[in-house]
Amino acid sequence: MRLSVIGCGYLGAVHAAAMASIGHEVVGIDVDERKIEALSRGEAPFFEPGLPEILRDGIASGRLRFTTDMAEAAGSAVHFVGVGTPQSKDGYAADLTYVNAAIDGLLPHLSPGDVVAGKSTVPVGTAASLAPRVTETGATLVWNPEFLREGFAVQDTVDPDRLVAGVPSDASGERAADILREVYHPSVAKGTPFIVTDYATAELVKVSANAFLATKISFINAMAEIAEVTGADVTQLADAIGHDVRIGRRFLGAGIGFGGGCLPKDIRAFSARAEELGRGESVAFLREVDEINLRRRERAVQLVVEALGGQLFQKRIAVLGAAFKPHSDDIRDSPALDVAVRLRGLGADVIVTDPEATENARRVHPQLDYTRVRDEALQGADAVIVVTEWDEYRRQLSPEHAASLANGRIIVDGRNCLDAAAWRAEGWTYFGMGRP
Ligand SMILES: NC(=O)C1=CN([C@@H]2O[C@H](COP(=O)(O)OP(=O)(O)OC[C@H]3O[C@@H](n4cnc5c(N)ncnc54)[C@H](O)[C@@H]3O)[C@@H](O)[C@H]2O)C=CC1
Ligand SMILES: O=C(O)[C@H]1O[C@H](OP(=O)(O)OP(=O)(O)OC[C@H]2O[C@@H](n3ccc(=O)[nH]c3=O)[C@H](O)[C@@H]2O)[C@H](O)[C@@H](O)[C@@H]1O
Repeated sequence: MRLSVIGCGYLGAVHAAAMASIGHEVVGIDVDERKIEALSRGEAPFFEPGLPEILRDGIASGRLRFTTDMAEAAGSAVHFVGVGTPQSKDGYAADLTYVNAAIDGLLPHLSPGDVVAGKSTVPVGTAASLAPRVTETGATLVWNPEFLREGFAVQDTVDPDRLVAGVPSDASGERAADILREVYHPSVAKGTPFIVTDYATAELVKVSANAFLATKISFINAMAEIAEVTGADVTQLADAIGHDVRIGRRFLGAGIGFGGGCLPKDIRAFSARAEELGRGESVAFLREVDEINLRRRERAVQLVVEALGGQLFQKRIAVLGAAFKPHSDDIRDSPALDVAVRLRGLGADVIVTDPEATENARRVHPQLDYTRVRDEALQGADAVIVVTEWDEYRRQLSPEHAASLANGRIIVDGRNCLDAAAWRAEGWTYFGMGRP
């Protein structure tokens, strides 16, 4: 099938290449010329495992191309819209400027029978407000939210846990759902749940999934706060409650909390939308979820300050990690960088290392020092803090090796990802998050 993908960022570039990899003929469209040039050369404009391979294959097969010209969307049966919906500059609500611009840009190139499939994460009610403009052209608008995780984006796109399509309640909706089933044929054939629903439910499925994940993380971080004043160990606690299949161990990783381009802005946008709908109190807990999350960043900073005797002036601190999570170069609302910036603000000499994210980080926080080389960061450090649990820090860094480079023996484990006993055995003073 011929498809267009409008917006070629973390979501759209992967979606375009993944759709080509399952046999579709795809054109990816973006307003960012540099991104389009890179993608057209088969180069991923960001780090995402598996993406370079499917990009190169797609381009070589002739099934995948990229352009800045929206007119090239004409002739596609389905137009996916995956542009950004960031937090507004002046509040918590989602900024829908890019979605509106993408839809407006697409309208002149639509033909009757086309399907426009929104993939961006939007406030409930957005699809219903956009639909009349799309319907006027004879095309049908559906909302097909995306659940991929960065770092596993290719796998999650090709083989998702479920597919959701919010469609209009008339015959055009049924037809559009059938077309989407055809697009996602390999997953549908394999029995992946394909849930057809109305617009509002589809939009809410997406934001409530992210709200649930954020709540789960803040729940365990709240337990970490209690553990800190009682001497309990939140990691053991998570293991123990996680054995209950109704709870489950995943997303009970206590530490410096969640960040990234989605969870933080999505819970805030959800709160803002609920308030507009007069139901702010229904999701008031999300404010708490946000606050608990932000407190954990400060807690990590406090641990470093205490460990170094109350002041950071002229202290060299190795910050291991900059990305908001491993397997990604994404630094949007990264807790790791937030911690680094706060430490610098307290007068420390901060050196940040990350295998993939230092370039992005330098662009946004030029006041920090960076190196891709882990051991350079460790050299002469008075304290070390792990803030992104890359294997390079979690598995491949031995306490002996770190001791041979660092000046001090203080390790703060902002992700509770290290073997505390092993570090202590080597003479390090180990601080976890919510661990004695
Ligand atoms: N990054 C992720 O893991 C996921 C993101 N989402 C949602 O997908 C949406 C996109 O997110 P990301 O890909 O992370 O953002 P991004 O910022 O990486 O990409 C957005 C892209 O849209 C382009 N764009 C903006 N206006 C345009 C226009 N008028 N026409 C064509 N292109 C335009 C930008 O140049 C940019 O390349 C957001 O709503 C996000 O919440 C949903 C699930 C996963
Ligand atoms: O809407 C989105 O964009 C996506 O947001 C998240 O995906 P992602 O942001 O890629 O990353 P996650 O793996 O969810 O991690 C988010 C943050 O939570 C943190 N986290 C995760 C798990 C955990 O136990 N503890 C914890 O602090 C991570 O370090 C990271 O900072 C969701 O997991 C995806 O399903 C969703 O599609």
